[in-house]
Amino acid sequence: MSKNQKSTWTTTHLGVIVNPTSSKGKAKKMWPEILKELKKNFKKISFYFTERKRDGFVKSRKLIEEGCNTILVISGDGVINEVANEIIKSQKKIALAIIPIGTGSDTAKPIYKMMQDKLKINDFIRIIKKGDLQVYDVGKAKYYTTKALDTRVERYFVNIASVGITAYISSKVNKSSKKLGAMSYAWSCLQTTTSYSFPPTLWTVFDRKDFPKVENKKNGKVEKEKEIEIEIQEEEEEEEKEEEGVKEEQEEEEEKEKEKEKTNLIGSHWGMEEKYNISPTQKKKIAFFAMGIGRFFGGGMMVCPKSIVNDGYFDCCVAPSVSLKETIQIMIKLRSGSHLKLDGISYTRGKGVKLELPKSIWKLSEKKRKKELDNYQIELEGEDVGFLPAKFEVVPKALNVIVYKIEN
Ligand SMILES: Nc1ncnc2c1ncn2[C@@H]1O[C@H](COP(=O)(O)OP(=O)(O)OP(=O)(O)O)[C@@H](O)[C@H]1O
Repeated sequence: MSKNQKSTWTTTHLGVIVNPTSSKGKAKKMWPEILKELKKNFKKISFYFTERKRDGFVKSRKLIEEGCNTILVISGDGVINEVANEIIKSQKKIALAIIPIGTGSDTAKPIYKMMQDKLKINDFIRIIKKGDLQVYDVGKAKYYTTKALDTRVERYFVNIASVGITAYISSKVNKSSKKLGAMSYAWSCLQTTTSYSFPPTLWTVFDRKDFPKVENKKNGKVEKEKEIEIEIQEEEEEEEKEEEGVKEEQEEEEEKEKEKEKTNLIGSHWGMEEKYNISPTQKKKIAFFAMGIGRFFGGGMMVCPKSIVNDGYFDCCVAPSVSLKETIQIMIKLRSGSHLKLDGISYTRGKGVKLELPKSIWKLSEKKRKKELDNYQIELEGEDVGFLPAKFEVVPKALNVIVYKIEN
C-alpha cells in the first residue's frame, strides 16, 4: 500500500442502495439511467430501495449477506451513514462507494475533492470501476437516545458529529420538508439562531494535539473568549442562593446524594480516562462543538478545514456563545473555513472527546430537564440521533472508500 494509504479495488459483486426520497426524489428519477450504465460496467449487481427511515441498515445487511464486495450508496448523508455502520460492523473488507444525491451531501465532498457537482453519471461509474481505494478513520459515538437518559447506543460516523445549535438546526431541518434543498440549512439556521438558548456544556479532549496558533484579524472580531466564559461554578452558586430557604436542610442533603448518584451513573466515567492522556475539562456556554473526520457539515459549511480523513484524530471546532449578530457572522465565515481566524473559536485535534451536561441540570424538575435537553442534542452526518452526555472516539482506518483521483 502506498504512503497515502491508497490501493486499487476490483468490484466483483456490486451492491446498490438507493434512497428514492433523498433530495426530494431526485435519486428515484435518476435510477433508470444509473442502472443502465451500471449494467454496462459491472457483471453482478444486486440493488435495493430504502422503504422507510433507517432502512439503510437493513438493506445493507442484506447486501453484505449476499456477498457484495462494494456497496454503492445513491442518497444523501443519512443513508451513507447507515450503510457505513453496517460495513464497519461486518468487519469484512467491503468498499463504500457514493453517488451523492442528497440535500446536503457533505460526506462526499472530500471523496470527490469538491468536484461532485461537475461529475456526470458516467464519471461516477468510471471512478467506481477504476476503484481507487482510500482508507478512512471513522468516529464512534456513544450517547443517549431518550430524554429520560435511560437508553444508550453506539453509532459510527464517517464525516462530522456535533452538538449545540448545529444539532438543533439538524433536528429542525429533518422535521421540515427540505423543500429549499441545500438552502434548507441556511433558512433553518437563521430561524434557529433567534430562538436557541446557548447552554453551558462541559467538554474534555483526550490525546489533544494543538495546531500552531492562528493570528486573529481585527475585522473578524467576535467577543473575546474571556468575556463570554461562564464558570459553571458561579452559576451553581447563584442557583444555590436562589434555592436558599426553599428547601429544608435535610431535603437538600438527600437531593445532593441523589444527584451525586445520578451524575455518577450518567456519563461521568466512560472509561476514556484510562485509555488516553486527559486535557483539562472546559466549561463554557457554547454555540456548537463539532468534531470531524471530514471537513463539511450543514450543506457546505467547512467547519473542520484542516481535517485529514486518516490521521487518527478528530479535528475539534468549538464556537462560543456570542450575540446573535456574531453568531450569524460565524455561520457566514463557516462556508469558507475562515471562522478559525475569529476570536473565541477554539480549534484542536484529539483522539477522543467527552461532552457532559452541567450539574445544574439535575436540579431542574424532570419536565424542565427534558425541555432543556433540546439544547443538548447530537447530530451525526446531519441526523439528530440523541442527547448528551456522550463520548466520541476515533477508530483509525476502519473503512475503505472508493475515491476520486485527479488523473494526469
Ligand atoms: N423510503 C424512505 N422513506 C422515508 N425516509 C427514508 C426513506 N429512505 C431513507 N429514509 C431516511 O431519510 C433520511 C435522510 O436521507 P438522506 O440523508 O439519504 O437524504 P437527504 O436528507 O436528502 O440528504 P442529506 O442528508 O445529504 O441532507 C434518513 O434518516 C433515512 O433513514
